[in-house]
Amino acid sequence: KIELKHGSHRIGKRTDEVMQKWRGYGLGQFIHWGLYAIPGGEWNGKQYNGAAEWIRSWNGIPKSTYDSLIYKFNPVNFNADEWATTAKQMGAKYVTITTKHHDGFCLWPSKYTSYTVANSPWKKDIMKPLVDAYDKAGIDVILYFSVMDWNHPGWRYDIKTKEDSVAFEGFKQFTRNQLIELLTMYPTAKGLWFDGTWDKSWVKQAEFADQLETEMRKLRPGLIIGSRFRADEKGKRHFDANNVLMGDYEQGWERKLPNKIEDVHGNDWDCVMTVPENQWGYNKAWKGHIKTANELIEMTAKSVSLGGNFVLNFGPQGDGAIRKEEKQLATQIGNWMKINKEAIYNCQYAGLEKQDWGYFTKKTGGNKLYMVVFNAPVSGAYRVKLPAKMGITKAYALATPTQSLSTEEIHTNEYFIHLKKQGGDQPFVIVLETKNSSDNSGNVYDKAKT
Ligand SMILES: COc1ccc([C@@H]2N[C@@H](C)[C@@H](O)[C@H]2O)cc1
Repeated sequence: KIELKHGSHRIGKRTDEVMQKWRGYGLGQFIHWGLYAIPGGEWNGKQYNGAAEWIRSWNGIPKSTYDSLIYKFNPVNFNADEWATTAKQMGAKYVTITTKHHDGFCLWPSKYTSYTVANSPWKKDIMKPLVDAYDKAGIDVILYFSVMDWNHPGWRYDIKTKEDSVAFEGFKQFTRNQLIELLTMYPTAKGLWFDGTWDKSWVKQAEFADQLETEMRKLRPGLIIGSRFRADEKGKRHFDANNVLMGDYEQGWERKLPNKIEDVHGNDWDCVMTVPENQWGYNKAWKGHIKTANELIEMTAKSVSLGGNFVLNFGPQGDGAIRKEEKQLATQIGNWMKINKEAIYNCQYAGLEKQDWGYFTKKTGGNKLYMVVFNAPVSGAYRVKLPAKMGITKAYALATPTQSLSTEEIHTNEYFIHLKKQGGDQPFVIVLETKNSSDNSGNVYDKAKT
């Protein structure tokens, strides 16, 4: 074990109520919105091939020209309640909103820089109406914050000279000031989702970042901070030099999903996902494969089946409206969640052998198992292996709860649930109510002697 002052300060999952609620969210919404939504991945008729929110890094636009987009920020179709309603209809239980992305433009009227909405034609705070609208919709708010800030003169990718370290000291205070400011102005926010923390300059600030995390947690007890915020004094990120998770949940699942329970190392985690391959901010030309509702529902079920949350990204347009393709996805996913949300909310890893038909989830603190089916077997027989002494008392599909399904014991602790071929192209859920039987009825299934 390596002696660490600024490594992880906790082993294992948080057990407090705020984190237990976070663990049960299942489905969330990510919002990427800022000046980058105005060009939308295109400049002077030329398309930027990278992620739209990174267009400032493209040599196709002079940096100063990008930075003067602040004078074009006037989202006449921005309506916070519409965004919150879209999330509500989708069935999202939390939202992560960009307060400041890498370009440094602040969606709140920060006192510590002039590069904010206050100095745009819009003038007004964007974060306050958003936080209020999501709070009103019963959707918890997490604030996304990029430490890397291309607009701030004190930002450095690494600290090489005396001048660098003087400049970066000022940047560190600026960062602290903005974070305390955000937690003070938006006290209902449940957590912070940090990004832009991989460069050497920040990785070298183990002590400062550790102290800042402690200060934020003291200011806002229960605050949820992920593994991406800070590095330990050995420069280790996400997992410290003793391989213990930093922060309250793992934040490494960006545009990718774990495949088996061993991949998540017994930690809480969330997966953040784009609809196209790799566009977070609004991009006019959605190129390549655009994920369908069924694909995104499967990712949600897979996430919950492995003990995590699935956070789907929306990139509103420069005028503040949400694009129709995203609205359609929110409606389609929402229609599925209306019928099947019981298998997603407050559910966890079931601890059962995965079967080909789909994913198991288990109600936290209950005796219900859910089979979220994506691949219906041609036989109509759904294999289920349960732990010893656990029996099935009832089986039914969530879409047709009054029709109980026939259950056949085929082997020790192994069953077939029989369900006639379903019509339609929708994933569906089978509920198994279980109870632990103490009887050890004679075992009729002897193993062959080999
Ligand atoms: C250098 O690779 C990346 C990839 C994505 C990001 C940002 N994280 C996502 C959550 C988006 O904010 C994306 O811009 C930053 C650097």
